[in-house]
Order: sequence, then C-alpha cells, then structure tokens
Amino acid sequence: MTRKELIKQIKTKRSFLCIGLDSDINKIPKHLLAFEDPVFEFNKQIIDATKHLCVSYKINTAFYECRGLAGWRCLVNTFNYLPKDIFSIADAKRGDIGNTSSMYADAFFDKESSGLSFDSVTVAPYMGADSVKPFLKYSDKWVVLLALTSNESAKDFQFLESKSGFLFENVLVKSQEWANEENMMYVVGATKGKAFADIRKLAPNHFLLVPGIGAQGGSLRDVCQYGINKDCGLIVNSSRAIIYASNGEDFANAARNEAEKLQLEMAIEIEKIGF
Ligand SMILES: O=c1ccn([C@@H]2O[C@H](COP(=O)(O)O)[C@@H](O)[C@H]2O)c(=O)[nH]1
Repeated sequence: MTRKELIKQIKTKRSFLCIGLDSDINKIPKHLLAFEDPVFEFNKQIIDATKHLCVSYKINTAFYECRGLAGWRCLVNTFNYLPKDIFSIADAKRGDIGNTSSMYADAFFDKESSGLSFDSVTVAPYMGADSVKPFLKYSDKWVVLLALTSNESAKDFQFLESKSGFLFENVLVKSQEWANEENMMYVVGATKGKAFADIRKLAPNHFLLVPGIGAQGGSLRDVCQYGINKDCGLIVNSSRAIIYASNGEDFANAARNEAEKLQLEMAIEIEKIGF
C-alpha cells in the first residue's frame, strides 16, 4: 500500500486505528474452542465487527509462532481474511545479517514464496543498514523500524546518550539515509507522551506506529497533541483492550464498541488538522 492510499483511508474512515490481533488461545472465549481453528474464528469475527472502524490490522507473529504449525496456518488464514484495502502489519521484529534478512523479507512480503504479502513488517534497527535494507527492496512495502518502544525497559538502551543524542534519536536520523517517508515508519510507544515532540523534530513527515494505549496506559490525547502532523502521520494500535473487551459470546460486539470509542476520538483529532 502506498502512503497516498493510506492517507486516503484515514480521511475516508475518519480513523487512524490499528487493531492488534494478539490472539491468545488461552484468552479467547471458551465457546470458540468447539471450532476447528478457534483462533481463526475469533480473528474472523473481530475483523468482521471492526473493519469499518480501523485502517490497519497488526498481527503479532509471536501469538501464532508459539503454536507451531497450527499457529502459522492460522496466521496465513488470518492474513488472507484481512480486507485487501486495509494496511497490514506483520509485527515480527526481525533483522539479521543481510543474507538472512532477505529471507525474512521474502517470508512476509513474497506471496509466491511464502503465501504472505503483508504491507509492512516491524524490524529491529540494532544490526544496522544491511539488516534493514533487504526489507526495502519491495515496492509499496514498508519497514516499521523500532525507534522508541513503549516498554519500561526502553530506557536500558534507547535513552543511552552520546554526542549525537539519544540512541533512539540516532536510529531516526541514520535510518533516513536508507529509506524515506514512502517506505519507512517508526514505532514510538504511546507511553512516551512528550517525547513525540522531539521525535517530530527529527522525523516530521514519517508515519509513526504507536502501540501502548489501552492495556499499557498510554494517552491518545498526548500522542495526538505532540505527534500528529499535516497528513495525520499516526497509526495508533490497541490490541488487548479491544479484542478482549469481553470473553463472552458478545466478544465481537464488545470489541466493536471499544474500537468505536477510539475511532470517535480519532475523528475529532483529524478534524483539527483539517482532514
Ligand atoms: O514498543 C512496542 C512495540 C510493539 N508493541 C506491540 O504492540 C502490541 C500492544 O498490545 P496492547 O495489548 O495494546 O498493549 C503488542 O503486540 C506488542 O507486542 C508494543 O506494545 N510496544
């Protein structure tokens, strides 16, 4: 998906919501266990109930990889079920020597090779340029590079300071030599509030993928106050707070209600930037 198409979706849907399909077989409603693939049935019903409210789905591969073959099959089926006009994110946090990163890129982007063709994949920057560039050789595909993550321990490395600023600031600056705002986004945690203002000084136009509202307590208001740009420039993720809003038979309706609350807040925010 191109940047232009993504922005069009945001304008049309009045939303920059990403729903995280962090679907854990131990947390889904018990009545679904009667289905041949309970997690796929769960994802299907969540997608059907929420697809008009979001512009993106993020599949965190850990929740599928941990179940071996059955989990990976479920991931592929879920990917195939996603509406084709919605921005898909494989949250896999990959990155290795170039030769290996090429294989990871094929795994998530090359439909003929792997059966998957996500719009984007999350990548860790730690190994540098040659670990990231193989993901950038696909047209209309995106790298979502970890910059400032939402977890408490982000401070262990990301706030290490050198003459050229914090480590996460170096990630933002250096990576712009490899890619641009048409094929790279950055992960910035909603829990980091005012850091968005500093990040916007270094990456004013890039899209930011923002996890950490809902279950992790980040504020959508703060994210928008400091992080929104003229094209919106934000994709804000919520996983558990939406998909586990209820663990009864009404789970899909409950998920829709939670997603709708966020979409309504987002509609107000994008109105403010004249969308
Ligand atoms: O900095 C990061 C990077 C990735 N994540 C992922 O986003 C979702 C958040 O889930 P919630 O249930 O809404 O907390 C999850 O897949 C994380 O692995 C993140 O939280 N922070």
